[in-house]
Amino acid sequence: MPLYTVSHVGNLRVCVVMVGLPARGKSFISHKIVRYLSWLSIKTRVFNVSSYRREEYREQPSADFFHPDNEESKVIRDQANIDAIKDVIKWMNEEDGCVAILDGSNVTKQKRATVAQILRSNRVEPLFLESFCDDEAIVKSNILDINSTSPDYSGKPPGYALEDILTKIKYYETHYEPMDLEDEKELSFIKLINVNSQIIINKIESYLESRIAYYIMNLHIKPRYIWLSRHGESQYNLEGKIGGDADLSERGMKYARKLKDMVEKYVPNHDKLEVWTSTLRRTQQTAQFLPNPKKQWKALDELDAGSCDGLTYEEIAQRFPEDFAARDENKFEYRYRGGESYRDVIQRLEPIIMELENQENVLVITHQAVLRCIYAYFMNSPQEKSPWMSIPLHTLIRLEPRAYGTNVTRIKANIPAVSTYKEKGTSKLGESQNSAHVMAGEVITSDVANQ
Ligand SMILES: O=P(O)(O)OC[C@H]1O[C@@](CO)(OP(=O)(O)O)[C@@H](O)[C@@H]1O
Repeated sequence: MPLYTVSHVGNLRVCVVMVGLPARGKSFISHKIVRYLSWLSIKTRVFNVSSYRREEYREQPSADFFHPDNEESKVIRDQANIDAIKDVIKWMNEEDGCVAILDGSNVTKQKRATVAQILRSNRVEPLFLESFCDDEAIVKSNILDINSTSPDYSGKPPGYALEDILTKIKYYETHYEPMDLEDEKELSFIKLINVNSQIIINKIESYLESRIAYYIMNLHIKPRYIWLSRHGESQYNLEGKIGGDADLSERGMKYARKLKDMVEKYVPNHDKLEVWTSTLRRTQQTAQFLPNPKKQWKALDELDAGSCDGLTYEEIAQRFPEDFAARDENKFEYRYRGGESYRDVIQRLEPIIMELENQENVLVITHQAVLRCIYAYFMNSPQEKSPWMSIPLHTLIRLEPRAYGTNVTRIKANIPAVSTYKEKGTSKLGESQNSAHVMAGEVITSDVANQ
């Protein structure tokens, strides 16, 4: 069953129309919204206006292309906006798209009125989202990000974009009209001032629009890490049983002690770290040696295996062969009898994601399925793959959200544990981790996922 049923979003189709000068983080915000709504199974897509302009005008335009008196380029730029909107409507009509993000600048009232009129006449609700920013430090750091990620500057040396974008900003400023509570009071809009130091919200009406507004309000761009860990190996893990509320095994307890040392060694400002656990014993026992403030969340409890709780995968395959096969076939959608599916877990994790977006220094100690869902959000992983991701025991994971992706570092504690990973098509579990020999120190691996 889809997470957001008709009663939630109805036939509502929303186009989030970005507004703002260059280097105001509009593309960053656009991609974050897509990631969040897609994770919640709402069909969402970005339509980047400058990529339409790029099709027409293949050459890398100099800043003069954006000069307010350049009539020829104005035609190209206006047409790019119209072409992008046409594609938004086509995508919604033909592919049942639900939320589109029009990632352009839409800096004049006139342009916004035209966009609103076209969208409404096609039964699409416009939601304007302005990023207003006059904090030079933020603008400069955005320019550096653009320099390294925008196709307009690919192949150019670092620093090249600075002068070019500053000129472009100067041209745009000549006709920029920030969103106005008087003249534009009929429009639904969210206005972010210097990221989210002040937020103005006007005429947000539908459930979907309010979810987007609430999410945007929780975003921040301060550099930070998010720390994740499964609980230490449990007695049930040792026996290959799923679910339950077992205590830690001896090795699990060793990990709990070691986790304290690892936090001291690897977490900057670890004295300010907040530790979140589920309400189950194995996560709380794993957190017990950490001196930090702790919060228990029911939402972090493991996926409820219903009538299979306490069984091994082999027992499930024997007693409920059809269910066992159905879960392998579609692990994301499969809901245990009297229990949950991965889709259900994502729904209850939404408040956790909101909080994590808002926080700066948190360690989440939780379970295999729950961690896969949280990890999938930050790594932008496709739904069908996320329930099969490997999240081994006795490993501290560091996520570093960046403007256009998330860096991941895994620090293995070097304490042996069983594997709880079951491949598709078998009821056997994988090989134990680190069982052959114990290595001298922690093992660190890094990875990066792009939006
Ligand atoms: O979705 P799958 O791959 O079955 O993984 C979820 C399972 O992981 C387990 C371990 O097998 O998590 P946990 O370590 O938190 O106990 C089970 O309790 C849970 O049902």
